Amino acid sequence: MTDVKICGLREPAHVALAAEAGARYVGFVFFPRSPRAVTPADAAALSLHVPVGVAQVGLFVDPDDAILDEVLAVVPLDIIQLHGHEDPVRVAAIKARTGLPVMKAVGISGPEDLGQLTDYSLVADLLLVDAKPAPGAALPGGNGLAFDWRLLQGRRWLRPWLLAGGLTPDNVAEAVRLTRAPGVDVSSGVEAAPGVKDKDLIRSFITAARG
Ligand SMILES: O=C(O)c1ccccc1NCC(=O)[C@H](O)[C@H](O)COP(=O)(O)O
Repeated sequence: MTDVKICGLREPAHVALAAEAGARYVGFVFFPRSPRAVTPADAAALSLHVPVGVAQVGLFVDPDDAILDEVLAVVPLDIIQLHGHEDPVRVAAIKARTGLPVMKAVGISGPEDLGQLTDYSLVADLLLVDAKPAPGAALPGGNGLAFDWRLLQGRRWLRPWLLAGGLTPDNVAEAVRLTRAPGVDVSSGVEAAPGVKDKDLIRSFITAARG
């Protein structure tokens, strides 16, 4: 069954619903410019609603050690997601410093981007295969932008991976069928407006993704 990550959660009720509906991962965004951003204190409160067995993922963009330490002091994260320009050396350093598994996001727009997945698979524990943001995009992720999923057909990596970028309740089953992704990640595709999650969309996304 496909693993599902619901990213950018900000409401306790949405965290609880995602877990009940079968999400394996819930994501909290620690990137102040995002409409989905939470503070460490917000995330600490949200984490109380995450049942055992559901992994708590902290999303960071080029974090320095201070922000990692600040968050980890109060939020019991299970996985660090890196969504910036962290190179493999920095990924390895963050993994060593935090002692947590790292999920590295790699932006894809064409076949020339696929090599990075191999590079990062040598240091990251999980890969997030996402759409590359359009030039000048306000955010490095969470833009609701899809890429050509056929680029991934027949590809295999050393690490478990999740497909992301522009997934919705309507297209996720087809995306999984085409790519054979073992996991999927969504944010804007389950929102009524940027940063505002929708319960019905969360539920129908998880149902559609898990088949
Ligand atoms: O969601 C954000 O605001 C965000 C900000 C900065 C970096 C990454 C961000 N989001 C990434 C994700 O939520 C997901 O991992 C993934 O890219 C799916 O996004 P979407 O296309 O909106 O479903």
